[in-house]
Amino acid sequence: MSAASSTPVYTGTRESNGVIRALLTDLYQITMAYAYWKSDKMDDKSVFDLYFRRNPFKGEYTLFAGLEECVKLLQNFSFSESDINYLKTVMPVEQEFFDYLAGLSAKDVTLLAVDEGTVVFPKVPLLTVEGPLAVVQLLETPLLNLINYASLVATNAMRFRMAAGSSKSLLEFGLRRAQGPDGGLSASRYCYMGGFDGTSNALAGKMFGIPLRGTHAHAFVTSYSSLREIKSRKLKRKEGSEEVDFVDLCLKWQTQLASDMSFLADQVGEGELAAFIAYAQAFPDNMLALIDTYDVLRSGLPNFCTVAMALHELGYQARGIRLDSGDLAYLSSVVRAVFCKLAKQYQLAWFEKLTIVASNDINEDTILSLNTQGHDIDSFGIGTHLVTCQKQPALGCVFKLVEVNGQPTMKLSEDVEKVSIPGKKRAYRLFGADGTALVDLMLQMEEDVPSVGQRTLCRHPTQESKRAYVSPARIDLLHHEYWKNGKIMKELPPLGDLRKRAFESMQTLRQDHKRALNPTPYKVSVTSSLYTFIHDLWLQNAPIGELS
Ligand SMILES: Nc1ncnc2c1ncn2[C@@H]1O[C@H](COP(=O)(O)OP(=O)(O)OP(=O)(O)O)[C@@H](O)[C@H]1O
Ligand SMILES: O=P(O)(O)OC[C@H]1O[C@H](OP(=O)(O)OP(=O)(O)O)[C@H](O)[C@@H]1O
Ligand SMILES: O=C(O)c1cccnc1
Ligand SMILES: [Mg+2]
Repeated sequence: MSAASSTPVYTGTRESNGVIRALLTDLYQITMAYAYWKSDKMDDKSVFDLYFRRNPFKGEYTLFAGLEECVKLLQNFSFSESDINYLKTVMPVEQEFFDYLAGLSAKDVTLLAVDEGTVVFPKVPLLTVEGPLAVVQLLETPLLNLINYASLVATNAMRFRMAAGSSKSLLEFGLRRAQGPDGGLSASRYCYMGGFDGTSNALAGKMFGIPLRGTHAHAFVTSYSSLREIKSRKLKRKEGSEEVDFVDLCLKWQTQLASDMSFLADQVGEGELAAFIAYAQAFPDNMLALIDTYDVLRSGLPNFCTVAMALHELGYQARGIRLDSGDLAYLSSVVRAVFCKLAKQYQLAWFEKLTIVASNDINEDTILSLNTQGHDIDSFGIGTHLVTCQKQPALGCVFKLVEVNGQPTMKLSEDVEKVSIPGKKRAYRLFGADGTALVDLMLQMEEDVPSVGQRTLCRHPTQESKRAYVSPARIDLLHHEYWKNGKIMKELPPLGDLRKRAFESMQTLRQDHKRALNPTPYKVSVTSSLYTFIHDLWLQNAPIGELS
């Protein structure tokens, strides 16, 4: 492609988004903080779990993303003087409360989290946040904001990767369609984590070290209408210093290929040919042309082959083409057939392997459908459906109080799926002998940790009849301390490492959990003791009705 790729050692500036700070919260968190303060409850020892209830996109897995930004939020958590001055204008309360707010930090908060880039499942906390009630309450909104979209779009990207397979290149082209500047930046970052190979977003490339990729737009083609607009007709041979009339060379090849490829030289767009020539002069070693501006088969493809052959005569190899409309399966196959024919005829093996990029409103289903039809696309450029997560626009993570001053708390609901799992918990992932994940198991803090080879009863958290014995071959603790006593406790790996982790984590998942249509649910369970505890507390808290 035309843009040079970034060097492998560059991992980005890792800047945080300047908008992430304590005041990026809902008003009700601040009013609750005031009420906690007023009733001297603000320092009650609280434990909150952040989790989601259902996997997105009718799937059975989610990729956990956004943790690094959560840790940085804790690191920088404070209200500035100007934040406080603003709050005074919206909350006419005692000066002492504002003194209290001004002194807040996250130094007494402990954050336990699943490692970023891990595959996660409903109900298992992604984060467990412990600390003074008012402070952790204030954190609810920004933490949810940082996890929800990041995990949603990373999961979306992984689904596109699953659909496309590992051999295809996936490029994120979504900045222009994203939900504002931050939506665009987050999309680029987390789509890379979820398995995309590059982004067109230059700022994301710089900040996060994502390989930058790109072709050119229709505007470049339509800006030319004739060969006369080419200012300099010259192009230097790759080796040596001889300059040749590149336009004449292209016209020579046009005559030759018109007979080889059976096209009419007077039917190809002259402006399009001029644009391809100009682009080849700018990027003789990296020429990738958008060929659908007028007519792919009668004009774009002949013009590209003309310029590619002329480049070859000067010692250069073109890169390929992009299709941005029409039947992408059919057109890619016809284009590939022409490349193969010319490769054979002119003994140019590389011509057969020219890159075919496809774009235009591509979604997961389009890729799956293209796979069943058969196609010759090497690379997909995807914007709208990827970054806006059109299939499901929000993940729906929630943040629930599960313990206060050592007492478990529970949010009841008519809907059994919405009942929160009370108390501070530990969670493990249990693996089978072949390395696949079998079940996630939550247990109470005082329970014995399950061990390898030990037969453990895993129960569905709410459905009594659903249970299974598991004798795990491997056990992974899911949560790790990331923040405690005002310090980062665990390394926050660079984005490239999180991307690798996401691949590896997906590999531990059974194929039937990953399939696009009607996948099998992964089992999330609790120990017998936690099951009994949940149900006893539930009964204690649910009011008994009276019939009359
Ligand atoms: N072989 C195919 N199978 C399934 N979907 C396809 C196939 N080829 C293209 N598509 C999808 O069909 C849709 C075609 O959209 P649409 O008809 O609006 O575009 P177009 O007419 O080809 O191009 P333009 O953007 O110039 O209007 C796109 O979403 C594209 O990704
Ligand atoms: O289709 P998406 O998945 O969102 O991918 C990005 C699109 O952005 C560009 O189009 P452009 O903005 O030039 O407009 P277009 O839709 O008319 O092609 C590009 O040609 C793709 O079609
Ligand atoms: O580089 C491209 O081809 C590109 C970039 C953004 C949007 N559409 C296409
Ligand atoms: Mg389009």
